[in-house]
Amino acid sequence: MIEAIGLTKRYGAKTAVHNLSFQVRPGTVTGFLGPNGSGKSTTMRMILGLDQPTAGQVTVGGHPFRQLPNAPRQVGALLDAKAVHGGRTARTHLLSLAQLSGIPAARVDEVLGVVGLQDVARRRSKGFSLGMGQRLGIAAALLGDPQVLLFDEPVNGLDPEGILWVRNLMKRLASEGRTVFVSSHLMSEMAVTADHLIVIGRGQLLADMSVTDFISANSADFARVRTAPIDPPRREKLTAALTEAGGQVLSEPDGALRVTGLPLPRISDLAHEADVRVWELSPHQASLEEAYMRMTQSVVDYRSTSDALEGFQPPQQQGWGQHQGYGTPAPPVVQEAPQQGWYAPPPPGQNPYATTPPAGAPAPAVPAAAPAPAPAAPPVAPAAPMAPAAPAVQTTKRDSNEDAR
Ligand SMILES: Nc1ncnc2c1ncn2[C@@H]1O[C@H](COP(=O)(O)OP(=O)(O)OP(=O)(O)O)[C@@H](O)[C@H]1O
Repeated sequence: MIEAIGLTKRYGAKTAVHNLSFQVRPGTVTGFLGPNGSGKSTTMRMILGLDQPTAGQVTVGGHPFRQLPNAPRQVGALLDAKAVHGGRTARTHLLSLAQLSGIPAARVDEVLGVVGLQDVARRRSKGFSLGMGQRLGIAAALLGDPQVLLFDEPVNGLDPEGILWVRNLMKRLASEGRTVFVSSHLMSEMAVTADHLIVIGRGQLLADMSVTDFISANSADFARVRTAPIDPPRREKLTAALTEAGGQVLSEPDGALRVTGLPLPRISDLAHEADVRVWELSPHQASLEEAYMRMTQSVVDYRSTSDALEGFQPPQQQGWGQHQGYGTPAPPVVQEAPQQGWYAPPPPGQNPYATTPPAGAPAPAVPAAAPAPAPAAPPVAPAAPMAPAAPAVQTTKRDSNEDAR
């Protein structure tokens, strides 16, 4: 088990990690998520004794890393796949690591086979592709057959087959009772690899919970309802009925309704009672990406200046006639749902991780950034304020050994 208590790291005026406390337990894959620069690598370096905490402590199996007897046999890590002497062959690189830790040479050939590099074992690593380098780094982490494994973005540069392989490897290692702590920016991959998540933003803990709990705590499932296109007035009638029953209704770009706050059978009953023909009634389950974006949108440090989402601007509202696609102009009935790439924050008071609660003030009925609904429209719940998606900017990753030198 890895345990951090009040872990803090400052570099001069910069606080990279602040008062972080968490446990990474054996038998599960724990994902370590956070925007660029949020302190994931710094935390991993402190776990591995490469960085000294400014305050607090982190232990592996109850001991600080540097006090672990024969640490390479107990902890394996991939921090930076490029931290390899390029003039050495894959096998020589692993052999030198093995010799330093008293690991038999036979294990080197074993791990080369595990990561699929057996055929290039005698090639110099400087000629390796990004993916081959990652595999070599993973081989090094597995060398001591350790109980605790740390992987910093292990799927970086891997092809789909390689990504699938890493996923299965992580799961297998966890199923063997090992502690597996893995950082990644690939939410879709984390969703199917990790059981538990630790999420940080600007060096502070945002969440420590199962993937399932994280998604339900930070997203709102909704139902998509599409009415018969020949009947816009009926759509308005249904909107009014849904709203009256306590649902929140937004308009999707294709004219469908996005309904939250009502179960599907209730929506179906209300449509039936309102005598509205429904062509689609489908559940939408939020993804990990959506939940993650909602939680971390306010702690993203690096955002492109050419990003249309910069400055938390809401998407342009477009008229009903442009979107419904049925050729029948009609007045706007409901506000539009956020379009793809936009993630509205959870309703006020429902995000347990919000750093700035509204200080007792009730949330405004209509967010300042959102246009007021048309006066003629039936009462609808206000659309949540829009927020930008993650930055497309890729920041350069620092040498993981920078602080050790
Ligand atoms: N040696 C250092 N000197 C000064 N600042 C540092 C040092 N190491 C890290 N930082 C800063 O600490 C913050 C956290 O960096 P870190 O690399 O841990 O983030 P990260 O979450 O791993 O980011 P990424 O997802 O981009 O890899 C960043 O602002 C970084 O610039």
